[in-house]
Amino acid sequence: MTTAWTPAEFEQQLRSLGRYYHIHHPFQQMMYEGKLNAAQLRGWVANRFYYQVTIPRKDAALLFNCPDRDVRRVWIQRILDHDGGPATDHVSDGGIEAWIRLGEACGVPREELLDQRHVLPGVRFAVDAYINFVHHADWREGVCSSLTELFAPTAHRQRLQSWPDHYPWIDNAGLQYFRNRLTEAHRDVDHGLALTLQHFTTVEQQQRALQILKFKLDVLWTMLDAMYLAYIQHMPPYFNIAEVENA
Ligand SMILES: O=C(O)c1cc(C(=O)O)c2c(n1)C(=O)C(=O)c1cc(C(=O)O)[nH]c1-2
Repeated sequence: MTTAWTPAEFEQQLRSLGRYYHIHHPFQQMMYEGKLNAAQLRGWVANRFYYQVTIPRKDAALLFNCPDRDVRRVWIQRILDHDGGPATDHVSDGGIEAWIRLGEACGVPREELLDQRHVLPGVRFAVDAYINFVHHADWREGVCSSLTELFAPTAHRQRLQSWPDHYPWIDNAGLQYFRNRLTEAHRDVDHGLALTLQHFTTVEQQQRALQILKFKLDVLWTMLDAMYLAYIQHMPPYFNIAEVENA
């Protein structure tokens, strides 16, 4: 490639990376096909909680790095979406609380989500790689790394369609997180995509943007690899090491 893509071509290139999105991971495919048992589904919900609580901290890191007030005043909404607004305002409790309700509907007690006892090391490392990337990157690269959200509504829609059939023991009210994200993600992605198309205009910048989006796809895929090994293959870390009393 010797000349830069037009914004429309560049957007097409970014969208084409959706072929690597985590909806294609065997763990999520099993989820949509109703092939997970309750313990496996609970494992996913408890591990994904670490992603959920990290997202607003990641967005705070992006705000810290961003000198552009016009960008910050839009981006800050993402933090409110996940954390909820001030308790005195009559606003939403936020996505983290909605995810806790999802966990409870699936049978994971609130305190087990909050104390992160089920979070696998591989999931933690992958999510931490994301927040560390955004913390240290130029804010425009941070914006670009959020663009997996281009593909997220498909994931939420698939869950809303398939879970009530396959997992009828989960209270439908618990799926509110996915419903909320359908609108929130569209709004976020319009903003993130517009900024990316505006700021990544040279050949080198556009190639870099694709690398960043691929890195983020790697984060999401790697989280599920860790869950697949632990919950499908029954090989969580140290599974073959004998417990030694009082070691
Ligand atoms: O359930 C999913 O498949 C999924 C994926 C992603 C994503 O693609 O990063 C996000 C979300 N959900 C999500 O709910 C969410 O709030 C979110 C924020 C971000 C981000 O990178 O800032 N990604 C995602």
